[in-house]
Amino acid sequence: MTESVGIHVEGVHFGYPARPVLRGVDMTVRPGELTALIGLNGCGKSTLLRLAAGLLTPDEGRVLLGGDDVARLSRRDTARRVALLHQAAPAVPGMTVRHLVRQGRYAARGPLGMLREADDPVVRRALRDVGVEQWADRDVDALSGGERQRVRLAMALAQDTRVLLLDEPTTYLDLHHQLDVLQTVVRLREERGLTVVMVLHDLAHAARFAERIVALRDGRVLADGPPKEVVTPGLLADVLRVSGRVGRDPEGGWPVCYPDHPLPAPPPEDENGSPVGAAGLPDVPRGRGAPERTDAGLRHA
Ligand SMILES: Nc1ncnc2c1ncn2[C@@H]1O[C@H](COP(=O)(O)OP(=O)(O)OP(=O)(O)O)[C@@H](O)[C@H]1O
Repeated sequence: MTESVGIHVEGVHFGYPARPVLRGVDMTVRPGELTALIGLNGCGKSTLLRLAAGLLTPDEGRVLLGGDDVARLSRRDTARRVALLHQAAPAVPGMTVRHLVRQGRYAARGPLGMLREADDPVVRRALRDVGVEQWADRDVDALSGGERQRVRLAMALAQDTRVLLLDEPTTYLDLHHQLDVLQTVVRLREERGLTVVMVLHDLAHAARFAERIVALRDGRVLADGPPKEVVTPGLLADVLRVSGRVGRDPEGGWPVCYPDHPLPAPPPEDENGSPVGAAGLPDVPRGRGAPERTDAGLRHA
């Protein structure tokens, strides 16, 4: 097995024009670790993955892949180290599944842009990994949303990188295939020592499958640690803005959430993350299922 590669995000600030998004993010993903990134819509999760994949450059701070600053790597070098499954991709008219998955080999192309013969087994393996080899000759356009999502995962795997960044890999998938894809990712991590960061909206999946959860709120890391430590009623309230209870799976021991109600938005924050015009976090409804204040808002080691 090739050596696993870690990711270090150090003091990263990033904004799109007129829109600050990440405001001092530090995150370390150890080699071979499976981390879930959670947070509300728009808090900066995809942006963080794009920075880690070298598609964006931090305004401040840096992202290291296996010790190398991503901003200094060439496109091809980056593509050999890290694969990103984008949240959504445009349809590709007239392209077969095999052809699309072969696109994942672009960083391995020879001088004339041709794929080397040695790439074919990698493409076949990627198709097999996610169980889509039977569709190899079908048009991608003619697949359902869930089928296409699995094909796109195969394309990311065809890049054959040590680091895999998955932006909502279970989107469009039925429950069977959600579990299938997540278990495939866990298996590949174990077998190939892949380092995986995946954005998940389903906290139940994050709590069960990830070794670590990093929770973002408004472009900052609010909690970072193993699911058993991080997933609390306070996390549900402070990060996902829902009240709810947290129990334990009787067999597996991982946290199980029982979300209850959406909570009102907290007051806006200033540059330093302090509430503007109000003292402290929003009032939370009391009663059955009401969250208790815990230290989930604090960063875990
Ligand atoms: N290309 C862009 N140009 C300008 N603003 C952008 C761009 N991409 C994203 N944003 C904004 O940056 C913020 C963070 O977006 P990002 O996609 O990282 O959020 P996210 O946490 O992944 O959200 P979601 O859960 O909805 O996918 C959002 O407010 C979004 O509107």
